[in-house]
Amino acid sequence: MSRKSGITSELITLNEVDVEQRGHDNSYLENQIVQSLSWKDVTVVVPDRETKHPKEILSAINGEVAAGEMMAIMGPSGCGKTTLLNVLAQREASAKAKVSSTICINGQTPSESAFRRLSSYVEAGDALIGSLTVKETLSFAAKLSLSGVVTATERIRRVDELLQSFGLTNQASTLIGTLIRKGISTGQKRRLSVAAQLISAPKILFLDEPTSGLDSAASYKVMSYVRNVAKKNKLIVIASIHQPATKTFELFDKLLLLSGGKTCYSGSISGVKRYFDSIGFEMPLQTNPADFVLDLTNIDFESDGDVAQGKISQLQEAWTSSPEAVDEKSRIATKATSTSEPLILASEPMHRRYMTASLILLHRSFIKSYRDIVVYGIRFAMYLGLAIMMGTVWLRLLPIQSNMQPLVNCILFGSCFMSFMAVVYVPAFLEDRTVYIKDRANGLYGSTAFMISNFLIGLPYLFIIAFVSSTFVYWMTNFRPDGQAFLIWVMWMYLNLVAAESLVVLMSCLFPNFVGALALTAMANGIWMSCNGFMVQLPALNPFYRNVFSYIDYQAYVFSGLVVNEFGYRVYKCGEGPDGCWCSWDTALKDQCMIDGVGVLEQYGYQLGGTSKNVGITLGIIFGMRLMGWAAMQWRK
Ligand SMILES: Nc1ncnc2c1ncn2[C@@H]1O[C@H](COP(=O)(O)OP(=O)(O)OP(=O)(O)O)[C@@H](O)[C@H]1O
Repeated sequence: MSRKSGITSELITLNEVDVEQRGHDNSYLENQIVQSLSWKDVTVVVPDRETKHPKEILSAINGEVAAGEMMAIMGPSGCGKTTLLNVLAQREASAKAKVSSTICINGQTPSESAFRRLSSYVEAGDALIGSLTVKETLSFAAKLSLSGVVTATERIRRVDELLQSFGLTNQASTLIGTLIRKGISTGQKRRLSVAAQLISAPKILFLDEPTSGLDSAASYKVMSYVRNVAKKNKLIVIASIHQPATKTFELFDKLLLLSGGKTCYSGSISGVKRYFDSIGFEMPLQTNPADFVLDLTNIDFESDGDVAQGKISQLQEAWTSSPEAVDEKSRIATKATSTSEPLILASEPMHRRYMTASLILLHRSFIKSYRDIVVYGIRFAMYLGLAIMMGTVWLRLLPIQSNMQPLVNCILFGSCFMSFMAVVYVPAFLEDRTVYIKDRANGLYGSTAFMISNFLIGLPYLFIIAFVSSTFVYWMTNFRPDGQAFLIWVMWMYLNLVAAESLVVLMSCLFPNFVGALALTAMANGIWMSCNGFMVQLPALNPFYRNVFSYIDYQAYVFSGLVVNEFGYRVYKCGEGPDGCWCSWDTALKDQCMIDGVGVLEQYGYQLGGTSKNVGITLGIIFGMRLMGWAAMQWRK
């Protein structure tokens, strides 16, 4: 491969060069491209939540980090650490934020796609799939980000190298851990989250609160692994961090200290004491410098607000007029003017391979589906239990008129309650969604691939659930004893479950939190049940519900399909009255002391035929809900 001169051409062939020219002895992580990352005048203005007036939450922040350096962004809660990290990583800073900034790599302004390929962002909190092992997590990250870019052998090599670099080799086959199965420790999860983002060989790594929730020993361990990898491979690491212990603080090379959205210090860790001493805030010996600077800049608990605010203003002004700040500014400006050619990375469009990504996600979901019993195992057991309960409650009902109402009740209970119970899928879907949000932000795949794989993975499991539970209910209750009728029953139950799961997905996409999704799904089920045309017949139903809900009520089509399947092709014996035969339904077979099920259906407003049309409508509702779920995902970007 010919290697053109200049950074632009180096960027173009980033991954290929990594593999082909470095051979297999050196780390693929090694950064030979990015010498520095600098930013100038980062300012963020948001409409204030209460007054709606513009509010500056970051003001003219400057900074620079060189290859192999780690920078800590620190400051009291709410000072703007996450906002700054988001701006630097070229992510949305905050809702409706107006951002102005100049961010340069090697003094040049990179294109957005170049920046994304050169950098990676590890969010606060671990978005991992609990039922995968440590090695599988890295392997899937490798497949999703590198399929078609590097060879399978190279992907395996990268995974092994990362396991080793982050001290996870012994845990390679350990599960991460689910709600009911303990896995690796929180510190190990954090290391894995970082390692997973390094698989695509970024040269700049952003870490949001990498040590939150960890004790000081675990925090130190996480950050020292990160430091070793960063130093060895000359990576740039920028991390927002809360209250590190001295040992952890000293792992960093630079500190950017913020308070109230403004800089109070930006420079080397070793220069912290000297600087604050020089502006009259002397740091006592034997003090954790991190604690010292945080105490200095945190005024949340000060009794005299004006005095405290005065101190912060003094710190901010001292920094702005300090020789260090002036030097930093001119260094950044000089770098930016010495090289003005814009960086362009001829990257493949993001989310480019729907099918490849969907298949990889399908494989990942398949592993989760059989390992994590919360996904389908609990649902299978619950539906089975419910089916046996129904079969034993509605046990062996003979085709006589007194059993007709119980048969209808059984169909109603089965179609509505089975649908309702799909709510147990909410936690599993929300876990997948959290991982999706993280993966999408890092450009691994988009909502189309996610929704396709999520839809496909459920289909075989829901069929098994529908078939097994129907087998119990149908034959124990004694519905129409006919093989074809049984299969039609299974088909409707299957459509019911697929629709119910699609409803859960839609609600969880619209309101992606556990209680919100649960409440909405339950409420929607209540509406579907009430408007299914049986509780209140359609002509009598309040026009609002009839027009808005009844036509898109999949439970109505399922119920109608099931009652037609039972009553449309069966006759029932009438009972004994004082004058001999007594039929509670007046149908064409009355003189034979029988009730024709078709006659009953007609009186309820159901007709024979139209099965294909109803199946088509139900499929349309299913696809409609999936499409709306997909749109909600896109919309919530
Ligand atoms: N729309 C808004 N209206 C008012 N204030 C806002 C708005 N959006 C963000 N902020 C404020 O901007 C500040 C910066 O938020 P950010 O999350 O970046 O802080 P942080 O330092 O990361 O906080 P923490 O350490 O608690 O995570 C906060 O004080 C936040 O309340």
